[in-house]
Amino acid sequence: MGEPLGVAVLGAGNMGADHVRRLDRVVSGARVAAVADPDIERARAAGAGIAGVRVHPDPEAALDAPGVAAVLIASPGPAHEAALLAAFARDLPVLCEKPMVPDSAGALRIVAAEARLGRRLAQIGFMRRYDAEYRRLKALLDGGSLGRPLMLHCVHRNVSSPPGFTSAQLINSSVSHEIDAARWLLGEELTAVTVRRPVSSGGAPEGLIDPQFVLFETERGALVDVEVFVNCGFGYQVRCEAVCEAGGARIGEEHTLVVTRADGARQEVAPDHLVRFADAYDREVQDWVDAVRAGRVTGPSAWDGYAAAVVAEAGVRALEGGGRVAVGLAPRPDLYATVSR
Ligand SMILES: NC(=O)C1=CN([C@@H]2O[C@H](COP(=O)(O)OP(=O)(O)OC[C@H]3O[C@@H](n4cnc5c(N)ncnc54)[C@H](O)[C@@H]3O)[C@@H](O)[C@H]2O)C=CC1
Ligand SMILES: O=C1[C@@H](O)[C@H](O)[C@@H](O)[C@H](O)[C@H]1O
Repeated sequence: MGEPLGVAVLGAGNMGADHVRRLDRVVSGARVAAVADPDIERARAAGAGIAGVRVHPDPEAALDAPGVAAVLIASPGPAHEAALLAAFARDLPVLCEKPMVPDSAGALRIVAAEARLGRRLAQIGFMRRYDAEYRRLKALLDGGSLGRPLMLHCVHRNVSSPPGFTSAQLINSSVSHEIDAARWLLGEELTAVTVRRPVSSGGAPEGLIDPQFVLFETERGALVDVEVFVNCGFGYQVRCEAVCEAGGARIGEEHTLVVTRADGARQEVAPDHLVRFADAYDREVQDWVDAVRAGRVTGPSAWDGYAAAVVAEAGVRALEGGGRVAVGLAPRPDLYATVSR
């Protein structure tokens, strides 16, 4: 069995606190060694009751806390580059929440830094790859019985957006999941983006372009469309339908309790990502812990994080400028497969 993996969690907000709980109570083979958040009360609240945990306002101090052998980054995206480089400098394996680094130049610096090390240290938190439904869809498409995929139709709805959420974030935060899922499901890069804006919802904050309709093209000529609507008001819904040459497959219908009474049937809808993807986050973190303890780093790579940043940036330009924007990726270091499986 060996020693449990001592993890420093950076950022103790919604995701960070949930990952602390998961590492402490759900995942086997790990322990929370340190929690860092500039809002020290959040760090303390997340670490409360965990034996031996150190809490720090400064992320680098948490990396240097006794027993830290790996890092989970759950701070806001703009803080990720510094945290990843600090982890690399200490030779610590990292699970980094999406977006790896929000801007493509910063994301490329991470790819270059890891390539210089000559081995992977980073796994990126695209948790849909660990969702049971997405995995079934991926296995079906890879099996080939449906023929070549021609189109993916995707839906990504949130009940409401957090304060300050911008029109660009619909693409570089929300749709970043579809960008990664499409690359992974189809096994190819996305090459161009177009964004259309339907009339904005009265339920969206003033000035937010919500919903949006995003259309991606792929290397082999497939099309991926995404309806993203982050103030839909009625539930957290993520769907994907693959249309192939010899059939189709759809995931993301609500698979929850259906209560029937004399006046009709009522089906529950997930309120947010923490509920809808709870199993996926558990599997993601367990796989990461198991791999790191076995001396490996697997899952979505820094290249996947970089590709998502470039595609999202092209998407934001398409949103702002109106036209079709081509995606230009830098040369891929040998360390990485085109799209990690
Ligand atoms: N995989 C997924 O489905 C989801 C991923 N995320 C990602 O998780 C990350 C965190 O998001 P949330 O927890 O929703 O945000 P949040 O705003 O709830 O929490 C962020 C926390 O990080 C702290 N922080 C700020 N700067 C920091 C730094 N330099 N070092 C350490 N902590 C710092 C803040 O004080 C705050 O407590 C983001 O990258 C976000 O995109 C968020 C929601 C879902
Ligand atoms: O990653 C996430 C958030 O950051 C994003 O803002 C939401 O739209 C996504 O549904 C959620 O999974």
